[in-house]
Amino acid sequence: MAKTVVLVVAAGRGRRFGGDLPKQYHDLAGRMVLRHTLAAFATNPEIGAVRAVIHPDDRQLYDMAAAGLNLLEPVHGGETRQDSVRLGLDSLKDLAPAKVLIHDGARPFIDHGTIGRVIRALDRHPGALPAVPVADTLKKGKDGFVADTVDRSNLFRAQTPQGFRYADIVAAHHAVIGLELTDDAAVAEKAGLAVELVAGAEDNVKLTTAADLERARHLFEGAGEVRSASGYDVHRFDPAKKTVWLCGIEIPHESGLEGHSDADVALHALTDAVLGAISAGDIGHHFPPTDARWKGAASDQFLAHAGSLVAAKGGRIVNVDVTVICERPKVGPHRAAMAARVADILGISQDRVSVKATTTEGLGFTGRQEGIAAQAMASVWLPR
Ligand SMILES: Nc1ccn([C@@H]2O[C@H](COP(=O)(O)OP(=O)(O)OP(=O)(O)O)[C@@H](O)[C@H]2O)c(=O)n1
Ligand SMILES: C[C@](O)(CO)[C@H](O)COP(=O)(O)O
Repeated sequence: MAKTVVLVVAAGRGRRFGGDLPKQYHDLAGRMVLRHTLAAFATNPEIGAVRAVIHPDDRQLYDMAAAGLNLLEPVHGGETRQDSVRLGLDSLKDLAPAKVLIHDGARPFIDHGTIGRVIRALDRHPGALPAVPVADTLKKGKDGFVADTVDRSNLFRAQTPQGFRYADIVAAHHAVIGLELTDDAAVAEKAGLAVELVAGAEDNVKLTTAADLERARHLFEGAGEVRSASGYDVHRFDPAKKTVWLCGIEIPHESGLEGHSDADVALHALTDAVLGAISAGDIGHHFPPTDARWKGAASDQFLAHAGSLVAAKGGRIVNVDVTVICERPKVGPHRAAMAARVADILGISQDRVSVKATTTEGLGFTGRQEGIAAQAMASVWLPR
């Protein structure tokens, strides 16, 4: 028997949210909404397994959201949330967990404290519901006027994950097919199961409308900080080579650049800037020139690695800026392709990438065309 298993329901179409892309696949601070949700459970030591319930049309999106996380194979949901939960519960029959938590994929701010409170309440009762007391005064309206004031003592806003003993909630869901209920605690109520109220969290909001996502973005930004760093690199010309690599683009030239790797001076400077912003050493530390694996290596993998270290910290790249310093080759004709390539390597939009070039008016080693220098800046958002 597995320990607590989590069902994350994510098969909804987000009609109140609007647009073609379901809300759980929208970007929230550099990751899909659903990724935040799944990662919160997949990294919780009290959880034995996590299964998502998805829409059949969303398989590719789901694979992106779930990449690298240790999850059970997803199953398909149904027309309503209630159908999706029931189908998800049925799919856990062979696992037969003692406890199951049912959570909305569209609640990405779920915290370990709430998860723990729900799991522990299930040792006392067959059901547990995280909820927050209603703080506003509640009114009944009629024809645009206040008709009555509702007593708010004993009123709560229901959140998820809602927890249940597995066998109880499966039976309860099958008993209410045909009734329309908006949460699983309501299903449990119909079956006469006792559902304990435990403290939820104000931040554990469900993204229902597009405005909710905007607020969620502010919540995330406020819970982190932006760090910036610079990088600098120089490579000398090697007349035996006939192309120069700059920002992952191969440019024909009378000389190439000397180096252990492909000598992409611009990507090296940028890699150092990204590593600097997360205090993760420098490119030589991660890819030593003494290591034969990097001989002639394409430098895009160095930058991609730096980007993956940012992602592993739960961070995201805000923007990057690269300046190439040389007389020739002329960078202008290649600038757009270089920026597009950098955006692609880092997985960020092109409006977050700037590529510039300058000469040193014939002065110094770049002016004498002995080599190319590059400097870069990177700003990275990191959660606190
Ligand atoms: N047929 C459905 C409907 C909803 N859900 C999931 O249930 C959660 C809460 O539902 P809700 O916020 O209502 O999501 P949507 O159904 O997508 O939104 P809407 O009602 O606006 O269409 C969401 O994570 C949603 O993906 C589901 O798995 N299957
Ligand atoms: C399950 C739920 O999130 C608890 O608040 C809510 O009931 C879902 O309801 P919706 O009507 O589908 O938004």
